[in-house]
Amino acid sequence: MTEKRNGRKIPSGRLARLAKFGGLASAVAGNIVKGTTKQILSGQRPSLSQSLLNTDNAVSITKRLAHMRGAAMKLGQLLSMDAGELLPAEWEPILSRLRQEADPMPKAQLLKTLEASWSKDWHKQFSYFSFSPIASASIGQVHRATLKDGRQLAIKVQYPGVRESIDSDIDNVMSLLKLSAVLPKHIDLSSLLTEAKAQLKNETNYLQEAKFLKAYRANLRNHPHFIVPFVVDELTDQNILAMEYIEGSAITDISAMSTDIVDLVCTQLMHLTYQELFTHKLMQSDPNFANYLYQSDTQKIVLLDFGACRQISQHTSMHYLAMADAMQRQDNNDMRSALYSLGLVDHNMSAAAIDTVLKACFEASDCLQSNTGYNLKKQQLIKRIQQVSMPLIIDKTAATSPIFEVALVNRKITGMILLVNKLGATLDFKGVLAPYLMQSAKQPSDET
Ligand SMILES: Nc1ncnc2c1ncn2[C@@H]1O[C@H](COP(=O)(O)OP(=O)(O)OP(=O)(O)O)[C@@H](O)[C@H]1O
Repeated sequence: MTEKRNGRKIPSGRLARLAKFGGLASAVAGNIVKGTTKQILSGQRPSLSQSLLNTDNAVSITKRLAHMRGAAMKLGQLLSMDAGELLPAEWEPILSRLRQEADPMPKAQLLKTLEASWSKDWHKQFSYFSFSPIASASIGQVHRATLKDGRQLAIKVQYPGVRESIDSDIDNVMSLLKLSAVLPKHIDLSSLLTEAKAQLKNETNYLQEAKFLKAYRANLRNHPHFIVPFVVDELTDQNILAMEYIEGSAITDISAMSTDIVDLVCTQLMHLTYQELFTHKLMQSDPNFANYLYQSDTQKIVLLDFGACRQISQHTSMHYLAMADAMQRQDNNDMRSALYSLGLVDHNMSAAAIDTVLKACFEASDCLQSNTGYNLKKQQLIKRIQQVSMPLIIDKTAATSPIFEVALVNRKITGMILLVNKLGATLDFKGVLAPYLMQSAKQPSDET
């Protein structure tokens, strides 16, 4: 029943975590000095933000975040999801490691956590429990187990100290980002950070995740394409989530399968994103590719990780639908008013910046024009949108202080689009959206 595994003790005390951050900051600073010295020696003007993004820094940031885990690593993952397309190619293997893996906790720390949540003789209920985790993610690690009644389980065990350190971890990472001068000075991130902290605290309450998991499973009951694990309530608490173990391979592996499979899986995932936003108004807002598995025998998609689930307001849902409708019709005026309603443009932005955002949306709307299917990769749509958006990078007025819910929805949609692009699927974007537009045309608006 036991397996040997070397883990590194997670720094759970405030001081221990602070010391780690101190170490990270000085390692980064050291690499910046190294990088800028190199630039000066080669006659270039050193750029602090470019230096922060050099490969040495990428390595040290990733290694240390993997050891820190918790909120710090979550932020690292966000950075890798959102900025992955924009960062230098040398970062990709490092960022993908950050998306995948953290150091596991040592067995003694694991046993202490299991005993605290269950009982000293917890093992009596199991015919098998693997002490070697199948995954070590940012907030917890996942173990395989079999109950004496035969149910195969995945047991997610939270790293000790993660919940308590969220505030200070986020503050520390933000200081690091401010130090790098990557963030525009006029942007007020305080309300976003308060919400991010609240969201992460929610994510560290596995009872909350279990509630979302059950609601999501109920929404997709008897779905022909998706499977969501069941929860074992009596083994679940704030720190441990016991659920059905479901086999599957990494969703990105389907790129080696037939184009029919790739197209079908991507179409279903796009449908699901619209269903979450427009029908269920319950969105799993973390589109980390590791949260999707594929079962080639049943041809079903396994959905995992409901910690980042969020109820979507009627206001946000309705204005995203208006945005999608305007993009489909390529109506600039309607796109502009939907962007204002979602807070994605505001009156502090220059007319040129707003114009650029509109041009980028118009470019993106290309995928909603075809009646026969559209291939993002072949049409190089993401590159084209990035090119059109270039002026926003230097326009100091361009960034708005984001609304947290909208930022999460954007992150989900962007993640799905990046997955569809990565897999090279051809997808009928227009046809997938059509039923949601039709449904809204029939219903009177009931904004709350
Ligand atoms: N029910 C399950 N069945 C099979 N494998 C699972 C299950 N739950 C989790 N896993 C495995 O464990 C990994 C991590 O799980 P999960 O994403 O839920 O953890 P997390 O701590 O919330 O991760 P993240 O860092 O993405 O927030 C998954 O990518 C998957 O490989």
